[in-house]
Amino acid sequence: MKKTAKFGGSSVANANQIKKLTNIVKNDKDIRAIIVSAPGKRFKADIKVTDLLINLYKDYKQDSPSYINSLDQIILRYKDIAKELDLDLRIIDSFKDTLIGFLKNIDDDFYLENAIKSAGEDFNARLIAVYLEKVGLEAKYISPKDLGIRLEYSLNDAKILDISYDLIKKYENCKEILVIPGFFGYNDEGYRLTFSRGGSDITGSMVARGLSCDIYENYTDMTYIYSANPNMFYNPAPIKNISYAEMRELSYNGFEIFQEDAVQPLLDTNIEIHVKSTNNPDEGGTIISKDRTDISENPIIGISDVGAFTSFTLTEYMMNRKIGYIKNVLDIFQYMHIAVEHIPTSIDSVSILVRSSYIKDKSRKLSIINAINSSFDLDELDLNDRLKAIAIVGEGLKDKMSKALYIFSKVLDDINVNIEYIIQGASNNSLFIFIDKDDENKALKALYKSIYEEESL
Ligand SMILES: Nc1ncnc2c1ncn2[C@@H]1O[C@H](COP(=O)(O)OP(=O)(O)O)[C@@H](O)[C@H]1O
Ligand SMILES: N[C@@H](CC(=O)OP(=O)(O)O)C(=O)O
Repeated sequence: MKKTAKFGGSSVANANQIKKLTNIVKNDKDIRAIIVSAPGKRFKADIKVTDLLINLYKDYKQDSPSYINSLDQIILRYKDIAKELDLDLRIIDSFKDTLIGFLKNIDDDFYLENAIKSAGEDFNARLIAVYLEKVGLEAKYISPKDLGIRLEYSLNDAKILDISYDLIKKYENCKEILVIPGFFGYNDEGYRLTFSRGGSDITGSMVARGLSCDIYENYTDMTYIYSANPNMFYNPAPIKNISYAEMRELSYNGFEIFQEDAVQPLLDTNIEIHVKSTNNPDEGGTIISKDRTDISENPIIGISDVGAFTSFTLTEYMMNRKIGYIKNVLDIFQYMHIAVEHIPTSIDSVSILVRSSYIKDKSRKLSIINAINSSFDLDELDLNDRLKAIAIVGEGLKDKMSKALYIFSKVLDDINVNIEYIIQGASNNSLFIFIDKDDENKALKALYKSIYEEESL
């Protein structure tokens, strides 16, 4: 049995958490590689090191003298950890030199921002490797460059190059435990590129595949992935098994516990992902695998608050006769780099639903409206920025869609919540219900109750 284990920000936030990680690695000889995130929050109001690094980059670029404070804050986080682990503090001076070196020597803003953001995981991996060796484990830090995490930047994101897996494979029989920083890799020119937020989960999947592991353990601060966000629900039902497809859908739609792109490297493998708690490693755990076998008992796996949406509804009589109309509308959104999520249509109208977070700026909203008005001869353009979406996900929906639609509409009607849009996901394992933002809380609670307490489906 061979395992890769990834430890998220909460699992490496301070010296005490790193000691827990060390015990997990010490007690499990199957763990051949660990991926670590940057130190996360130690308490609710704390700031993740990745966010401190982003502040450092911004302050520096704005010529704000407070960049020195941002730099000191970051260095202090590592110094506190190193002191408590009784490590040689000279390593911390080298971290400061590295950050200053990046700021002074990388001229390209894009590459500078990526290098600065990546430093959180890189410093932590270096520290943790030193500590593991100090307590007698055969461990070594390895940089994503040496390991072979190769990426390219396209369509606003860092994409994995397949050559990475062959390069990582060279370490398959390495006798030391590899300590690898998550969240970044290198492009062909040798520059660092970071994944989107939460991206250390992706590094974990890449390494698990490259090393041909049987299991990818993903350590976090939760004993399970729950069927609803535990920050919004008291004691939600734990998920024991979930499929890759269900996980990806839920991650994209609000379950921030696992990055939505992190299943992609494993799609052609049989590697299981076990999500476990660093604080409670011997209990619970959620298994994410290609398929799950309990679909008939648990047709629905999770319910999530997706967040705010805005709809642009264009009405033009005889729209149905104009072939290519929707494509022309979508061109406007593509030109403005705004992802479109859903497109309900009727004979003379089309609604374009986008996440409100993509158009936070009033001016951006206005530009869309102006572009639409100048491109089409509309009878009406209606904007609704009061929408909230709820996602209900489960492979069992495929065979129970009629019943699900009947039950969920009734549940919402009983509490006087009107459905603005209801959309069946194209993959048939999801259902999206759009309602007014004032109704969101009561709708979520009522739907959760009908699924998990009354087991209506
Ligand atoms: N359905 C869910 N089940 C468990 N945790 C969830 C869920 N939805 C959101 N979360 C949140 O995800 C957090 C863990 O994700 P994250 O902060 O990325 O962890 P890590 O620090 O391990 O990277 C939890 O603390 C919890 O607040
Ligand atoms: N540190 C990065 C990457 C990451 O994966 O972090 P975490 O494992 O804490 O979600 C972030 O905050 O986005």
